[in-house]
Order: sequence, then structure tokens, then C-alpha cells
Amino acid sequence: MLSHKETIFALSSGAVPAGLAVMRISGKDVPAVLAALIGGLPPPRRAALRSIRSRNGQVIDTGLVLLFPAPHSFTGENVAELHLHGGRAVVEAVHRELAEFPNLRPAAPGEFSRRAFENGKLDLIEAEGLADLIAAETEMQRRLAVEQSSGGLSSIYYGWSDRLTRARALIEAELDFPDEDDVPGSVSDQVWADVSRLIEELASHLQQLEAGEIIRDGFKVVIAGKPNAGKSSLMNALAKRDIAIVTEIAGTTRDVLQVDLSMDGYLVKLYDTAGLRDTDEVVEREGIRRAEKIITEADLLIFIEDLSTDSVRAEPPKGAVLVGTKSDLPRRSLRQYDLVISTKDGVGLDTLRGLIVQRLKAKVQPQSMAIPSRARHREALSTSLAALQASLIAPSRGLDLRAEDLRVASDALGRVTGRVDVENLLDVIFGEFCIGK
Ligand SMILES: Nc1nc2c(ncn2[C@@H]2O[C@H](COP(=O)(O)OP(=O)(O)OP(=O)(O)O)[C@@H](O)[C@H]2O)c(=O)[nH]1
Ligand SMILES: [K+]
Ligand SMILES: [Mg+2]
Repeated sequence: MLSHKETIFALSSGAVPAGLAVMRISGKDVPAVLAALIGGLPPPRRAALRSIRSRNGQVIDTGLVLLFPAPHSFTGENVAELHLHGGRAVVEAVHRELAEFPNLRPAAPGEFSRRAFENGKLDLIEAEGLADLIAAETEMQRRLAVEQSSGGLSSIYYGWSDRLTRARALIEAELDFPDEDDVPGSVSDQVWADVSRLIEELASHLQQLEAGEIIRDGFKVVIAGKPNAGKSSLMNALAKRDIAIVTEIAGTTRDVLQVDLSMDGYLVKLYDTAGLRDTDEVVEREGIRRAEKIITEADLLIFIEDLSTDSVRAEPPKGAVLVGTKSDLPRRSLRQYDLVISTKDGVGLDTLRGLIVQRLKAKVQPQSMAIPSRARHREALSTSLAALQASLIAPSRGLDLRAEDLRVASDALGRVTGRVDVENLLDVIFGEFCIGK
């Protein structure tokens, strides 16, 4: 176990004021700190009601105190929790008092989790899952994060790692004793048969990454079309909030506007964009450039047209949902639409919501929630897969080269869970945590 010199503390609960505030302290000085603040140690892992006093003996607050002696704690170090009343002055007074101890300092973002990782309490996948769980705003994000933070995803990678370790051991044996009759070719055949099964499993696992990314990062729905088509009105109607400025002036929207919606438990990121047309106006042109960029990143494009006009239209991009809007007005367009709506009287909006969810679910149909969801996972898993595939091509290259491919594959898998050297990644991964986690 790594031992950190400094003891850290942070408010681990949400914004004050609140009913309660939980101050978490981790490190070897925890017993000394508790002795000073509450005059002794509470029984391990049992809530004890205590007065918390400043050094000059005055009561700051009274609340429950919990002690988790090392190594049976979140971080693996001595950990204490002070359950305070969640007032700003209470929290600040306790914070000030803790900072007075010579070896104590406020925790950096994610530092508790980082210590948990370094002490073997969490692997990297679980630590990321925990960050996602805390950030989760939709039901599906929560389910994905729970699976990841509680080891469901890790266990897949450990299973694969163990198979690779076995395969490498058998190959090493064959390299060391090439002429022994009792290491028949069939052992080697078994190894490569399992590598080929592993390739199939890894490839189908990687195919779920898009679903994982959509659940975690959201399904990007972009509203696009000509100026004044009614894009911003649609954005506001779907969000049920007055987010975008709506006027009868063509070219009102310039910046890309975005709102998060929860649909059927999924995060949907809805974008409103500048109307597409040729223009010499500098600001509008920049708006259109931004619109075109976000259109290329869309998971679903809703291309809308004002069906009360009959001007000549551009063809919508392939795969877009073509929506005619302003159906409350007399229709002049002859175009076939996938859907006709009016934001004025609400016609077709529920159908459009249903269609968005349907398109989303067509892309996201995980059989399980033990799926990858980050670029980091993609990189390491793809490296592993490529190395496994390399080990099977051109068997004539020789066993030692093929064994080296298996080592590369195994290292890449180890980096996903953090079993293999990841020191250079830790700042990035834990830096995205909030303080107190
Ligand atoms: N009758 C009717 N008018 C609508 C409807 N939707 C939008 N409008 C009107 O159409 C005009 C343009 O609407 P916007 O939502 O600003 O259109 P836009 O596509 O965002 O326009 P730009 O941002 O300028 O490209 C406004 O006057 C809206 O009130 C609708 O369903 N029915
Ligand atoms: K407008
Ligand atoms: Mg607009």
C-alpha cells in the first residue's frame, strides 16, 4: 500500500446550505485529528454523536462522526466522516479548523478516488464508473455507471487477461521446450483457437462502444434547415423552455444553441443552428460554418422546412428526418415529409419525440450494461484487438513474434483496468472528478 505523507480533507456532500454536510478526512493523521476535535475515537464504522470543538474548546457543531480505520475504508487509509449541519459558517469553521493541523490540506479533485486506486480499492474502470455515477443525470447513465463502478465491466477484462496469460504461458512453454514430445502441437492449436474466440468477443464488445458513448455522452440531435423555417421554435417546443430567440427575421440564430433533454431515460443533446443559406454577412456566415460542423457530428439530423412556402429547396442530407413545419398555415409545399408538425398548436410534436427515441434505440440496444463508453477504452481495446489479430495472421512468422503480439494485447487490456502502468494517465482521469470524491 502506498502511504501518503499528507492527510487530506474536503466537503464530500453537495452545495451548502443544506440539511447536512459531510466532511471527509483521509490519511494517517485521522486519529490525531479526531482526538483533537472530539476528544477521542468513536468505535470503528459506527456512527457516534459527538460535539466538534475548535482548539480553544468552543463547540463548532454537534453531529455524527464515523471512523473507518485503514485498510477497510474507501481510500484504504484511515478515513473519518464528520456529518455536520449544512450551514455555510459551520462548514467554513470546520474547514478552517482542519486546515490548522500541520499535516492536513484540502483535497484536490478526485484525490480520494485516486488514493483508493493507488491502494488497490478500485481499478481504473471502477474509478471512472464512480465519476460517471456522480455525474449521471439520466436513468440509463446511472445504469451504465453502476455496472462500471461495481466491477461488472472490469470482470470481463480480467477474464480476458487471464485467458491471455494462460495462452502466453503455454506458448512460452513451447518456446522453451520445442522438441519435447509431450508438448504436442495440439496445445498450440488450443491456444490459437482461444485467441480467435477472444478476437470475436473483443470485436463484438467494441461494437457496443457507440451505444456506450451515446448513453454516457448523449444522443446528438441537430435541427437544421433554411432561415426562418422554424428551427428555434421547434427547439423551444421540445425543451418546453424559451431557450432560443425567435423572430420573424431570417437569420436570427447565429450561435449553435444546445439543451439537454431526458427522453425515455436517455440523455438527448438537442442543437439549434443558424439557417443555411448563401450570405455575405460575416457573422451569419460564421454561424452557418458552425451549423455545418455540428451537422456532421449529429447522431440524428432533423431537417425542417416551412411547408407554407413553395420556394425551391435543397435536398436534405441522407439519413435526415425531413419535417414540414407550420402545418397550421395553408400548405404550399409539394414535398413528401416524414412528419408534419406545428409548434404553434403542438401538432406532431409527440410523434417527433417518439421518432427521436425510436432512432436512438435503433443505435443503442445493449444486451448488457457492461459495455465500454470512453475514448480511452476504445484506444486500449482497439490496440489489444489489433495485436490479437496480428498474432493470427502469417503463423509462419514464428512463435516468438506471435508471442510478442500476445504480450502487446495483454498490456493494452491491462491498461484499461490500470493493472499495467498507467501513471501518465492518472492526472487526466482523476482530474475530471469533483472535489470531495
Ligand atoms: N404559424 C406558425 N409560425 C411559426 C411556427 N414555427 C415558427 N413560426 C414562426 O416562424 C418565424 C421564424 O421562426 P424561428 O423559430 O425563429 O425560425 P428559425 O428557423 O429559427 O429562423 P433563423 O434562426 O432565423 O434561421 C417566427 O415568426 C415564428 O413565430 C409554426 O409552427 N406556425
Ligand atoms: K427567425
Ligand atoms: Mg433560429
